Amino acid sequence: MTDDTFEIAGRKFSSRLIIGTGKYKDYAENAAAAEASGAEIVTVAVRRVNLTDRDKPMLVDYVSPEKYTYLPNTAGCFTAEDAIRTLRLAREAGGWDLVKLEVLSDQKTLYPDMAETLRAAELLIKEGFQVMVYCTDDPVYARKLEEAGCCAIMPLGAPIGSGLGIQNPVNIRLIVEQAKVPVLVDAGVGTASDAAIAMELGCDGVLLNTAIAEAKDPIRMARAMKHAVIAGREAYLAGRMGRKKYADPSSPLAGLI
Ligand SMILES: CC(=O)[C@@H](O)[C@H](O)COP(=O)(O)O
Repeated sequence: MTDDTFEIAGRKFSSRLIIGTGKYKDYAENAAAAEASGAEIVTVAVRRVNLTDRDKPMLVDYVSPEKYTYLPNTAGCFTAEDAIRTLRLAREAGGWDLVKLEVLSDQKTLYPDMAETLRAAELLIKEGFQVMVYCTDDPVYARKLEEAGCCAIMPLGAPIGSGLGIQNPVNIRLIVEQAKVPVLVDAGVGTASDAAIAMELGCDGVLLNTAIAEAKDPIRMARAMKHAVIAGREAYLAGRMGRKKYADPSSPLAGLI
């Protein structure tokens, strides 16, 4: 493969897969999955993962911040204020200013509250954060978030943890077409083909957690996701053949014996 790195907020990455750090049996399994996935970025729910209490097991001892770029996220935040407070804490704890913003609307759908997300993004950017933003697959809000200065747009494929795959490929394509910053499908990926589809739609990457953590063999699924993202990206760059209405023989019909 040719060099196909991509950049988020001026930082270069080779892997286009970002994985989560929740729902694993333990941190050791999480570390093995991260290794198998080839991911260079791991996202960390600041309100759920122990980042400061040395008397308890700590993620950083298994998934090293020296090796992986930590992307603190605001999972569990339902207001802009909650999200901002959480990310200020993350910056104090680890100096992290590249962050994933998610402001959720309700427990049942875990859908992003887009008005609140936009407000939080504007405030965080003013404070110097580089904001990768979890959002609905709405091209209008995606554009507003980019105009506000977000460094990556991350529309959901389906509700968080649902594993339903990409429900609205048309909207994802529209978001990709208009964006000048990286677009990553975030949430709802259930298996490798979902990740490949995201990449075939032209996304710059995929962020996922549950599909790996809740697979029967998480390490194997992590490996599958790595290959799926590479395959989808290669297929996108190669350019899909046109869809035809009727059969078209694979070998020429002219000159048959
Ligand atoms: C880990 C994280 O940031 C999740 O909130 C994210 O949206 C992933 O969702 P899935 O678990 O559906 O992959």
